[in-house]
Amino acid sequence: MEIFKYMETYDYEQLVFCQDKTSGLKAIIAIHDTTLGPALGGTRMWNYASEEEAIEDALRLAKGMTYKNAAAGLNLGGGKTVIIGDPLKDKNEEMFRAFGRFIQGLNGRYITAEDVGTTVADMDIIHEETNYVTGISEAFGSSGNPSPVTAYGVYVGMKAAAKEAFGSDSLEGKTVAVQGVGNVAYTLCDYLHKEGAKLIVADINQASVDRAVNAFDAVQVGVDEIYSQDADIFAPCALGAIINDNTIPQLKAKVIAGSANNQLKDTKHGDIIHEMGIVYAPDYVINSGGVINVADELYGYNHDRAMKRVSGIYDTIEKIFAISKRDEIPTYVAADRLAEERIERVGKSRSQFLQNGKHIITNR
Ligand SMILES: NC(=O)C1=CN([C@@H]2O[C@H](COP(=O)(O)OP(=O)(O)OC[C@H]3O[C@@H](n4cnc5c(N)ncnc54)[C@H](O)[C@@H]3O)[C@@H](O)[C@H]2O)C=CC1
Ligand SMILES: CC(C)CC(=O)C(=O)O
Repeated sequence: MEIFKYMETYDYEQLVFCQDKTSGLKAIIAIHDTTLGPALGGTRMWNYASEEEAIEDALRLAKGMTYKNAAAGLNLGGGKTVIIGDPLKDKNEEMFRAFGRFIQGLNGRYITAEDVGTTVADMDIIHEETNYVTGISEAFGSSGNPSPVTAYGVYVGMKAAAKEAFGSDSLEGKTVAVQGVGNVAYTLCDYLHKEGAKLIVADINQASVDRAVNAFDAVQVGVDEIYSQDADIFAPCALGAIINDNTIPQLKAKVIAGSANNQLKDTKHGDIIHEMGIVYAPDYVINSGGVINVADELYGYNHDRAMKRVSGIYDTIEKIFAISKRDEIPTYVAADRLAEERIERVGKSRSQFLQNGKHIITNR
């Protein structure tokens, strides 16, 4: 991969490689765009097959955060970190402290939170070294684990998508095929079960499947069988790139609405599902509940205020469907337009020079 060429093509600002020998930390912080404000995005810990794969993931996820934060109406830019390592084996306290110091070194250009493979406890350790971390323990006046709030956002977004596809936002009696029943999807299943939806679940981790089967009468299927289920809604809640050449022909669901980031392997896959008449709730819009929640910490965290804002995902998804129909474009393009237009508007309005006291040269 030609890194600078890639960064130039997609207009990335900064890529930071962090290494600490004592703890084994190998982290990549990607900052995509800070037009709207400091870059906020979680830290993913994953056993990447290669350094190149890790860099690509950091870059893709960071750009996704720029769009997510912009579409959610947050005054935040987009960034993300990946830590290379197995979250079950390679974590230690020194690693997250070292990482916290690297974040502190960015002086507020990047603020972190949880993502796949990291927890509130990890964020608490980072907090020992920097204040530029959200999603720490509620005891600190923070918002805690963002996953349940992400799940609520996916739930309301799914209802908006159901209204578009079936004429009603009720999920009662609808069958939802859920891929991955981890932190977000477990709470999502709870909302769906309470509303009377039928659940089909698949996960590479049998304990996660068992938990959902026992709690919600979910039906278990194999990980490769989840796409072809006779379901009304497909909810991808594991990892990215799962809407691709292999999976699209298997899909029977009329709606795709789930929490996973970067669901489309390529933009062409968004075009194909649009042509097939599948209602796709764009990933970074429907899964923005977590970041909306942690971002509220910047104002002194208030749970009710954050949840009210997360409920707005329903309206944002409806707005995207309306733009998609009006301009005859796939929903993923409509979402991108919403985000890009906001970044452009705000970027223009911030382009005038403003004296802030730091520009006066003294004591030379
Ligand atoms: N936690 C949050 O607040 C947010 C999460 N997301 C995204 O939502 C997705 C899920 O996040 P979490 O629930 O936090 O992660 P998690 O790690 O708790 O859950 C993911 C689940 O997917 C399973 N899985 C992995 N590969 C699979 C496969 N091939 N087939 C079936 N299951 C598989 C894992 O075993 C795990 O149970 C991720 O893509 C994450 O980036 C997005 C926004 C916020
Ligand atoms: C706080 C996190 C949930 C933000 C993030 O990284 C994401 O939305 O993917």
